[in-house]
Amino acid sequence: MMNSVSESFKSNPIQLNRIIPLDFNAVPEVPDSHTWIQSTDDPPFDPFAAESVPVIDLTQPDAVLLTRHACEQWGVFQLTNHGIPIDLLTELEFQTRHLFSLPLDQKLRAIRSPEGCTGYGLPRISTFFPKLMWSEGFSIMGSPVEHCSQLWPHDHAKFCEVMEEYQREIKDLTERILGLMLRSMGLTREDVEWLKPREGSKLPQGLLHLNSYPVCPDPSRAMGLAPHTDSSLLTLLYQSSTTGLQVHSENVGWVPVHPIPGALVVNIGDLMHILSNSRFKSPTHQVLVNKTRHRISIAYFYGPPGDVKISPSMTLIDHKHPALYRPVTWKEYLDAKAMHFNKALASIRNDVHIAH
Ligand SMILES: C=C1C[C@]23C[C@H]1CC[C@H]2[C@@]12CCC[C@@](C)(C(=O)O1)[C@H]2[C@@H]3C(=O)O
Ligand SMILES: O=C(O)CCC(=O)C(=O)O
Ligand SMILES: [Fe+2]
Repeated sequence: MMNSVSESFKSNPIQLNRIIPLDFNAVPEVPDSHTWIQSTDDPPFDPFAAESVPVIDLTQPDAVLLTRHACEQWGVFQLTNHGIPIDLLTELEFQTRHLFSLPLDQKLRAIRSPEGCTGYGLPRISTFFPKLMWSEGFSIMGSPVEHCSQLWPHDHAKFCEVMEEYQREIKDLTERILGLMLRSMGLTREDVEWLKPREGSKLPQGLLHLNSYPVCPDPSRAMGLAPHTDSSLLTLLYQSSTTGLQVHSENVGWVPVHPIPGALVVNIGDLMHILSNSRFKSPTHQVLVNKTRHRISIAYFYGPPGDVKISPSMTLIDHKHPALYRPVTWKEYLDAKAMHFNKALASIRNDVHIAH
């Protein structure tokens, strides 16, 4: 049986493997294919503005309240004291750098097929933009052994071991954070019984995605990862120590998410936006590149079991708060995203009249 992500990719194969990724190390300047015109719609960022993405210590007693606040105001927060050992994060970053530092022709041996989830390639959202991004990625769903033996026929054991151990740890943590978010919305365990993986189901509910943003000769003319929202319930991101991630806030414009050593970034995905009936908003975010440092990040996208329809929670709905979205499975939502990109949420919105 296939999982939701592979099912959606099968129905929406993208021919990104026809585009040969740029050999970033070999180009002295940003080629026309990768040149972006910076938008001037937003006010310039004010570094002295008081606004910044909230930081939540998972061991603090009022974590639930802080979570609700962060999810309503920002849709994103940084998490400290989360229990994932720093040594594992350091090893994860080391292995990720090792992979991306391979010569391009070697990485291309593990290229993602048009309908595949695992392997090397460009961001899937690249098809929605006229110019290419200054980044490359490697996705892993379940075991990476098959693709890694294409990369390193003999010595992939350590890489695979680290990726599998991190997936186990991050899955447990993500489920804890999910519980925290749902409780903070006032939902009980019974309200979300359906979210639990089916007994005996071995299908992964998460996808690990390694991002690499090589050093760029002219960052002002390039884009690391174009503005988007995540198609998950929630995403946990390890961004190591290089700046570049920004989230869009309605009042302030683009706000940088400053790296905090050992912290994880927790990001609301579109499915949580639906489940919360728009109380928690999935934030638009982007990544800028820089001239001197090679940025690495590792995202874990978590979604519901394949047969589960996500819809606005009954406990949040009444005549003043009608259900804003139609029920969708993860696959159906990924299909909508593949078709409508940043209009995907709007494409499943109910036409409702709000009572006063
Ligand atoms: C489970 C997911 C989440 C996906 C699609 C699918 C697998 C790959 C993920 C990413 C990873 C890179 C950014 C993004 C925007 C992209 O292009 O591919 C993500 C996208 C999404 O959040 O929509
Ligand atoms: O590299 C980052 O900080 C963000 C990556 C991201 O947004 C994604 O993979 O969806
Ligand atoms: Fe993202």
